[in-house]
Amino acid sequence: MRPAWHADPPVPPAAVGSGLVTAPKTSLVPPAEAVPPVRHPDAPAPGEPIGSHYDQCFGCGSGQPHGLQLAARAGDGVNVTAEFTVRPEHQGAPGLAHGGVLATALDDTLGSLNWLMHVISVTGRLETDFLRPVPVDTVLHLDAEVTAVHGRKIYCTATGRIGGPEGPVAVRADAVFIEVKIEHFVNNGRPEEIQAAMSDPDQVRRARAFEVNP
Ligand SMILES: CCCCCCCC/C=C\CCCCCCCC(=O)SCCNC(=O)CCNC(=O)[C@H](O)C(C)(C)COP(=O)(O)OP(=O)(O)OC[C@H]1O[C@@H](n2cnc3c(N)ncnc32)[C@H](O)[C@@H]1OP(=O)(O)O
Repeated sequence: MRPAWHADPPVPPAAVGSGLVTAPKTSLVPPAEAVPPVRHPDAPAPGEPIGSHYDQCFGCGSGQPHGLQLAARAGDGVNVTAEFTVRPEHQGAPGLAHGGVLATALDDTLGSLNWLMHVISVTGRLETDFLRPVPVDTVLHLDAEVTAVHGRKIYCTATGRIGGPEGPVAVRADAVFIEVKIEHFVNNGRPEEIQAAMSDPDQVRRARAFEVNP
């Protein structure tokens, strides 16, 4: 017998012109006019820890006990590496990492590429491939790099390997990040967290690192 959920009628595709169809998505493939990324002269030296952009960040903040506590390091190009150890609080299925958590690991590692170019950017599109299940206690070895830049669009890619830095790829992502100014956060964040961030000298110093972008 077919399971009950198969009895549901299929959802009809949204009709063009119904108002449900969104604008065309930006391709994840850079356009021909895109240029190679440039490593900022003040970027962290290869191998240097990058540190969190915000200690409450779910991806890399040390102040988030259930977060991923990602620790990224600069590569020698416009690239980074990071590790994430899957903990029980990150499960989706029994004993396995939740796919959204793995997407967060990829997203946050890509976000730390900001420090290599000294440009603030946020995720516009993130397309993930889940190739192997990732058990609890696994160390996910991440690497991410910027492949091209076109205007405010930053094209980048990330992989997460298991069993060691050269192990098989378990997850990967292609993404387009969009450059923004600090005002993006100041204008959109909840006032109490923004106020707290602006009165934290460490946070202000981290934000100021992006202000000079020759
Ligand atoms: C002292 C206090 C301050 C605190 C400071 C903290 C320090 C911060 C430091 C570092 C932060 C790093 C954080 C990393 C965390 C990990 C990464 C994340 O999870 S980020 C969160 C998830 N993402 C979002 O929440 C974005 C939400 N979306 C938006 O806000 C907007 O849609 C935004 C900014 C992405 C674009 O809006 P528009 O109005 O500025 O952009 P338009 O002018 O329409 O487009 C510009 C170009 O970008 C393309 N574009 C726009 N949106 C796109 C999209 N979603 N996907 C692909 N392309 C897109 C467009 O096609 C256009 O391209 P054409 O110039 O025409 O070629």
